[in-house]
Amino acid sequence: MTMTEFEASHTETREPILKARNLVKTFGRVVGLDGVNLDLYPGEVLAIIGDNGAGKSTLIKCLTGAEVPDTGELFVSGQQVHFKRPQDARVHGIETVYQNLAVSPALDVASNLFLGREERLPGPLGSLFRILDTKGMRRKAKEELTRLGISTLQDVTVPVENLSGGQRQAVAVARAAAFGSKVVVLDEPTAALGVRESNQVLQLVRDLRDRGLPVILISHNMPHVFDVADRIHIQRLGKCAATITPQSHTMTDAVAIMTGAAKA
Ligand SMILES: Nc1ncnc2c1ncn2[C@@H]1O[C@H](COP(=O)(O)OP(=O)(O)OP(=O)(O)O)[C@@H](O)[C@H]1O
Repeated sequence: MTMTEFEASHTETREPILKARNLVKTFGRVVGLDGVNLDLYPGEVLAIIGDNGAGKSTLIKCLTGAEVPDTGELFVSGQQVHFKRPQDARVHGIETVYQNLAVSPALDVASNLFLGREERLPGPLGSLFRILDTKGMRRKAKEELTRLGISTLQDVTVPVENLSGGQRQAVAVARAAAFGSKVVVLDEPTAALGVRESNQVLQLVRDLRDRGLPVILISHNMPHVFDVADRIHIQRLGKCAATITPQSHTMTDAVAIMTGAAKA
């Protein structure tokens, strides 16, 4: 057995956390996804790249319950799942941060982390009067940030509108990564950020990966992709044209595959 064959068989024996087979999604006559396979393994950053209209958004929407594929199969830790809405994916620990951040600027960091899963005080104060356990949530928010290695958010009582763009992105990522998530999907997390802030977010992605949380990252920014990705899924015309690594291919190779000028 050659090394490559060994690596291939070794890869196949690992169980992907998230596995998609033959996903097809059409919009009337437009084919968004044309039989796409994807595997996400524990502790890896998988980037998805491709030209405009190549199917990147449609692919992550199908993986995260925002769209329902026409045909194809999805598996989480080997178990087949059928996501009808984002909540179904969330139940399986798949959290998504979309480009237009779902953070509430007027609320503080802790409240943002607990958005949609607020905790109330124990006893009648909570059950009868619906009073929030602000202190408890702040304590748990700090614990989660420490666990995730997010050091850019020191004070969880600061309103998000007072934070920098990179810190806001960190709040959104923390929210997606906190509380037992299994997979974090990030759609263009550095698109609106400057160099320093982008680097902070890329470091955050690495930290999540190093803590065992796999990340799917959609990005148009090749240097960012090559900086942080373990593997790169290249979408072209609704199909996966190739899955490469920063070691196996250069950025120029990746762009050539993306545009159809070269094959993998
Ligand atoms: N809701 C929709 N209705 C009709 N067509 C759609 C819809 N969503 C996506 N499409 C089409 O499906 C194809 C794939 O689109 P998708 O948004 O997934 O591409 P993308 O790679 O994310 O592009 P971009 O980088 O421009 O965001 C495109 O031809 C697009 O026009």
